[in-house]
Parts: sequence; C-alpha cells; structure tokens
Amino acid sequence: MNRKVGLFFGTFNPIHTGHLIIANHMAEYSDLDEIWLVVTPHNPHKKKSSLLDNHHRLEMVYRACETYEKLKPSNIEFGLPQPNYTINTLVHLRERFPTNHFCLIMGEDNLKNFHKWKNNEVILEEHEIYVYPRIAPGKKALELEEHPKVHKVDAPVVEISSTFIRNAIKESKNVRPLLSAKVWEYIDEMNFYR
Ligand SMILES: Nc1ncnc2c1ncn2[C@@H]1O[C@H](COP(=O)(O)OP(=O)(O)OP(=O)(O)O)[C@@H](O)[C@H]1O
Ligand SMILES: O=C(O)c1ccc[n+]([C@@H]2O[C@H](COP(=O)([O-])O)[C@@H](O)[C@H]2O)c1
Repeated sequence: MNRKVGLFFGTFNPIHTGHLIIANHMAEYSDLDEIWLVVTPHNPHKKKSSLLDNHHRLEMVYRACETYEKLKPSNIEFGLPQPNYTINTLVHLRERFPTNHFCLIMGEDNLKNFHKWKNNEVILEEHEIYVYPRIAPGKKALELEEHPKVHKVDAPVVEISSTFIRNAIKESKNVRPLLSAKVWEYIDEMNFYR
C-alpha cells in the first residue's frame, strides 16, 4: 500500500503540547496517512551534553502518542551514524520502505536554518516540507517560503518550547499544562531536569 507519511523529526527533550498540537493538526487537516515522530539521538547543530538518553526521550514520545491513531513514535535514527544528518535518514527510510511517500514536517525556526543542513537542496528536490508557524529569532526564510515544495501550514502559533519546560522544572514551577499527563508523570518519577 502506498502511504503518505509525514516525518516530524525532533530532539523531543521532552516532547511537549506544542509538538502534539502540530502533529495532530497535520493528522487532521492534511492528506498524510501517518505522522512519524522521529526521535533524533544527536542533532548535528546541537550540543549533546544537555540531552536525556535516547530511550527516555522515546518513552516520552511513546506515552504522548498512545491515544492518537495516526501518530507513530520512531527510533529509526538510533541505529544510524551520529550526528544524525537528515539526508542519511531519508535515504535509509526510502530503501527500507520503498512504497511510502515521505514528507517532512518542521517548525518555522528549523526552516530558517534549513540552508545550513547537509544536502538541503537534494532533500528539497525529493521531498515536500510542511512548515508550522513559530515565533523565532532570525530572518524569515523568504526564498524558501516561496519554494514550490515548501507548504506553510495555516495554523495557530503555539509558544511552548522544551527549553522553557526544562528551565521551569529546574525552578520547581508547575509545567503540567505544557505536557501530556503521562509524560509529566514519567519526568516526575524519574526526577528529570531538576
Ligand atoms: N511551539 C512550536 N511551534 C512550532 N514548531 C515547533 C514548536 N516546538 C517545536 N517545534 C518544532 O518541532 C520540531 C522538534 O523540535 P524540538 O524537539 O527541538 O523542540 P523545541 O521546543 O524547539 O526544543 P528546544 O527548546 O530544546 O530547542 C522542530 O521542527 C521544531 O521547529
Ligand atoms: O541534516 C542536517 O544537516 C541537520 C541539521 C540540523 C538539524 N537537523 C535535524 O532537524 C531535526 C530537528 O531538530 P531539533 O533539535 O530542532 O528538534 C533533527 O532530526 C535534526 O537531526 C538536521
């Protein structure tokens, strides 16, 4: 069966309500059959030191997606060389799932830096990118926004970030509205980010 799959790559440290709003919006309002939330062990542009272990971040994604039929956690990058260049993952996925049609989903902050990604032109030649609005520093990626393969998603802006949540937990603030209940339970039980 030919399925149209949206790949939502992320560090998910931790997964938050903003991520879920985006993934659910794509599940409900696009032609994607499934959204795979791909947990990235190591973003080539981020330091690895502040990261929870891969399997803890995957567990939180698993808990967050449990009741959403079209959302699937993915650990496909765990077995690939690090840091994780998205082009390598896409090549691997196309080989492993030759009948699937893969698209990318990302927040506007990532589009602004997309010109710095490895083989970004090749990625765009072969994949559509759905961009979710986000307030973020840096110039707008005007040229990319006009690219025929880039589709801006018309959806409300959500100002939640994992960084904000990690800092808030460190300061003993209540962050429960920003996370799925089961994700918060795991963070609390495991004493993460304190
Ligand atoms: N509130 C948001 N609105 C739009 N896109 C978002 C939002 N939060 C995350 N994203 C997108 O989700 C993907 C994964 O993001 P990531 O896991 O880095 O979350 P983050 O909140 O940006 O984390 P951090 O604060 O640690 O950098 C990226 O494409 C990012 O642009
Ligand atoms: O391939 C690249 O050059 C590249 C550069 C920066 C980020 N990425 C990917 O972008 C995804 C989103 O990262 P993040 O940390 O913003 O959640 C993650 O899968 C990274 O590996 C990929």
